[in-house]
Amino acid sequence: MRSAKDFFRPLAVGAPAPVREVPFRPSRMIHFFDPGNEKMAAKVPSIAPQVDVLLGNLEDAVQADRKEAARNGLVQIAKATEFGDTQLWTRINSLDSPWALDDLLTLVTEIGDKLDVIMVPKVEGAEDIHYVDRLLAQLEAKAGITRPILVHAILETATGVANVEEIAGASPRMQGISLGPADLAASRRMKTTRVGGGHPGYLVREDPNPSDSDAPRATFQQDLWHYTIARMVDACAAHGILPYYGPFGDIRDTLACEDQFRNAFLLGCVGAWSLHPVQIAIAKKVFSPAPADVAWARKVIDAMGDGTGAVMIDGKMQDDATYKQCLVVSELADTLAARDPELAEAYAAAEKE
Ligand SMILES: CC(C)(COP(=O)(O)OP(=O)(O)OC[C@H]1O[C@@H](n2cnc3c(N)ncnc32)[C@H](O)[C@@H]1OP(=O)(O)O)[C@@H](O)C(=O)NCCC(=O)NCCSC(=O)C[C@H](O)C(=O)O
Ligand SMILES: [Mg+2]
Repeated sequence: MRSAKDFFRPLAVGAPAPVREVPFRPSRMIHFFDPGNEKMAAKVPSIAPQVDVLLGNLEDAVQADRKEAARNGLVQIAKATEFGDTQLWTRINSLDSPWALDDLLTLVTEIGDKLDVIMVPKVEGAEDIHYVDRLLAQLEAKAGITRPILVHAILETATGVANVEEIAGASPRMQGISLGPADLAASRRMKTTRVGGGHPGYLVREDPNPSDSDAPRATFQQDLWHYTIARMVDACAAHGILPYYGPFGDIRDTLACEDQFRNAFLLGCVGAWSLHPVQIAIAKKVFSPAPADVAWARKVIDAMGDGTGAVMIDGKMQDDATYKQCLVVSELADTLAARDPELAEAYAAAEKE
C-alpha cells in the first residue's frame, strides 16, 4: 500500500507535481461537440466565448468509423484556437475500448498543454482512475507538460455508483464527477429509454378519499435521479471535488431541462452538460445564483459580523449555519461575476434595491 505521504508526489519522473486543491473555475456548462463534425467544428470560435467549458467528445455519439476523425479534429481545433478563459476538456473513449489508449497518447502529446480536464466514461472504481493517473503522468513527462491535466469521471454504471466515494478520492487529479443517466439506466436495467430527465410512470399517488372512493387521486411525478445525484454530491464534497448533472437529451423540452438542471444546482452541483447550443443559456441561467438570492446572502453576511450568534432578518432566524450557506452563494457569485460582466452588473443592481 502506498503511504498517504506519496499522494502528492508525481507518478512519473519529470511529471508536474499534483494539485493540492481543485481549482474552482466556472463550469456551469460543459458544452459537448463532435470535433470530427465539420458543422459543429466550424461553430467552435463563436461558441467558445459563450461557454465555461468546451468539450471535444470522442466517445458515445461519435460513430465507430469516425473515432480517428474526431480525435484528429480535436487536435487541429485545439492548436488553431485561442480559448481565452474558456476551459478545453475532452471525453475519451472508455478504457476497455480499442480507442482509449490512442486517445490519451495522441491528445496529451499533441495538445496536453491546452487540455484542462480529461473526462473518463464508465468509471467503475479507483483502479480505473489509478490507471489513467499513472499513464497521464508518463505522458505529461514525455511531452514536457508543466501543469497536471485533471481527471473527471462519469458515474454511469451501477458498480461506479457503489464505489463513488473511492472514485472521488482516488487521485489528486480528480476534478469532478458527472451523472451519466443514459448508460446508468442501462447498467441498472431501468426500464426507461431516455437521456436524463423524469418519467411519467415514476410517481407517487395521493391516498384515496375515505368518503369518496371514486374521487380522482392526484399523482406527483418523482425524480429518478435524486438518490444518485445526492450520493454523488456527498462523495464530491467529502473529497473537495465538483459534482455535475450530466446530459438532458430532450433538446426541445427546454422547460424540463431547466427544472432538472435547477434540482441539481440546489442539491449542490456546479454545472451540467449542454448537448445543443439551445442548452447553453439554460445552464448559464440555472447555475448562476439568482441576483435576489445573492443580495439576500450578502445582507445576512453583513448582519452576522463574525458569523456567530443568532439574529432575526425579515422575520427569519439566521445563525452560524445560515451564514455558511450564504457564504457559499456569495463566493460562487463572486467567482462567476469575475468571468461574466453582465452577471456582475445584475448582482450589483440587486444589492442596491
Ligand atoms: C442532438 C444533435 C444531434 C442535434 O443536432 P441537429 O439535428 O443538427 O440540431 P439542429 O439542426 O437544431 O442544429 C442547429 C445547428 O447547430 C449545430 N449544432 C448542434 N449541436 C451542436 C453542438 N453540440 N455544438 C455546436 N454546434 C451544434 C448544428 O450542426 C446546426 O448547424 P447549422 O446547420 O450549421 O446551423 C446535436 O446537437 C448533437 O450531436 N449534440 C451532441 C450530442 C452528444 O455529444 N452526445 C453525447 C453526450 S450525451 C451522452 O453521451 C450520454 C451519457 O454518457 C450518459 O450515459 O448519460
Ligand atoms: Mg454514457
